Amino acid sequence: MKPKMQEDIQRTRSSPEEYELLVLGSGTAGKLISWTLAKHGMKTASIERKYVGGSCQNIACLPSKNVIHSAKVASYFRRSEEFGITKGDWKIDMQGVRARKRKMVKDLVDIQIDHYKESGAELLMGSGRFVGPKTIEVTSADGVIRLLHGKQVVINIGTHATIDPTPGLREVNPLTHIEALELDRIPEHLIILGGGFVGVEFAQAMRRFGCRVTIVDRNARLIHREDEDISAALHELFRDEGIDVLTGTRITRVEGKSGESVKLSANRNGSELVLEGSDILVAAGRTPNTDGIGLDLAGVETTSHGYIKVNERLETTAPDVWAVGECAGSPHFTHISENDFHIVHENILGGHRVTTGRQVPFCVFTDPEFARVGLSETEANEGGVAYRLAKIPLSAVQRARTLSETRGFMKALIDTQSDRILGFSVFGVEAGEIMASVQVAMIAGLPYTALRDAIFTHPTLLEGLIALFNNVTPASVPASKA
Ligand SMILES: Cc1cc2nc3c(=O)[nH]c(=O)nc-3n(C[C@H](O)[C@H](O)[C@H](O)COP(=O)(O)OP(=O)(O)OC[C@H]3O[C@@H](n4cnc5c(N)ncnc54)[C@H](O)[C@@H]3O)c2cc1C
Ligand SMILES: NC(=O)c1ccc[n+]([C@@H]2O[C@H](COP(=O)([O-])OP(=O)(O)OC[C@H]3O[C@@H](n4cnc5c(N)ncnc54)[C@H](O)[C@@H]3O)[C@@H](O)[C@H]2O)c1
Repeated sequence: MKPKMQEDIQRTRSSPEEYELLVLGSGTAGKLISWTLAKHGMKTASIERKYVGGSCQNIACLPSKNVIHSAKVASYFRRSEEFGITKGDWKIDMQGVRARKRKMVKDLVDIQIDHYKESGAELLMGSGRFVGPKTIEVTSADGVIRLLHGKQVVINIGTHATIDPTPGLREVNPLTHIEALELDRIPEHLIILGGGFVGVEFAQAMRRFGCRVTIVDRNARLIHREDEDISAALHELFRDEGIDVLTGTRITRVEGKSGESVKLSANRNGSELVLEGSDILVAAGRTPNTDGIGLDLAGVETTSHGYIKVNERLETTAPDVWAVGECAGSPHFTHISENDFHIVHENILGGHRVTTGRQVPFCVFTDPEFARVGLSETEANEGGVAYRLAKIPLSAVQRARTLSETRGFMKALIDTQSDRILGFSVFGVEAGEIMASVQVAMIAGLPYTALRDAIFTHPTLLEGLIALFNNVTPASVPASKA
């Protein structure tokens, strides 16, 4: 290191720049806190090492949904005769797919930068690490170092794709979602390690672009935390689309080079097998970005899995230091990170808002989608919660027939003592939007009968809710599931 630079470090170490609010990481919660409290008059610095505005816009939700939509268009082309449209030659141009995604990301990042400018929050591009209580050293890409101290500090540093210590896995240079979203070619045979949310969304999109796809998961079924009927429907969908699924499979060794050829040795239900492909994508869970950033020097404790320990107010173990989003172990969704923002924002200003008991709705963007709010059957059974179950196939919804999208079902769990909706799941076209309507009823505390007796426009997918809730056994009749 040059003597001048060393001198600068010494100088800045002895006198950090003072801020009222320091935000490490510009994810969903972090950027919203920065913009809002800067507008409120607090002197704010937001530190971001690479992705202005966080993962969602740059490398996760939005770019993946953009690419998934291109894949949906490809599937419409493939099915065009079914809709009475004869097509000539067509082909998929992955460079075009990527260009559309890149443009969207660039536009979104520009909007984030404008928000920083308008709010008065200072955006510092650099990697941050704690060097003492509420004190962060920021190193920019060109080596410039600044030392900052905040009266309040918010940590929003997210997670990264887990690459477990399976022999050879890291050495084959596997794709993660980040590189997969940048592909300008169609892999010949993509092996996806992990059949969770990331794995299933990518599997279908890549298959629809024309790639051979094999999903390998150590569990007995895809998205194994969800109800068995949901997993079964997904397995059927993937079988119909020609995606190979190897469940109950543990990889023991990986050889080769992703992008050229890879060879996986595995154990499936006690038998050895070898799997060969051209590329491997790791979609096997997340690891918090908490390693090596001096959290111990700041008095911020972590859990055994590396997540920052927080209470229900999202306070860490260090006074005036908060943690939000995935790094704090909050459910891994953008809308939850946004809710963490509301909680910390209010608490910093002296309020008392908590994470306890909040709804965690979500939607998996396969085609058709799978969405859920409230309890699944699995959760209700595990928690000993008695419920009445209503379930109908999507084919019972006339709108789905007009779209030729009759695959799937919806189901609701109703309390046995009251008419309260405990949970709602839907695997079907526009599942995310249908689920949100039931969620609104749940927020309002409406009984299921309010939806059963509603007048919904014909022909819409929401009409299905009338049919669904007409299937609920009245509370007076002994419920089979109670
Ligand atoms: C492929 C994929 C698809 C997804 N799709 C969806 C979806 O459809 N819907 C949904 O709700 N959720 C989805 N998610 C999850 C969602 O992306 C996250 O939950 C969401 O972005 C919230 O993240 P966050 O606020 O915790 O942190 P992030 O948005 O990850 O922000 C953390 C930021 O901190 C920065 N950072 C980290 N360490 C440092 C450091 N030391 N110094 C400076 N900066 C640092 C990082 O660069 C990053 O920008 C998806 C995730 C993946 C991987
Ligand atoms: N639409 C959405 O909202 C959306 C989309 C993508 C991701 N996400 C969020 O990101 C999170 C992370 O997603 P993810 O898919 O990486 O994790 P995940 O936890 O959902 O799934 C990972 C899967 O990989 C399997 N696995 C792990 N290690 C393995 C190994 N060595 N061999 C075989 N299988 C292995 C696990 O058993 C699990 O089934 C999700 O939980 C979700 O909260 C949300």
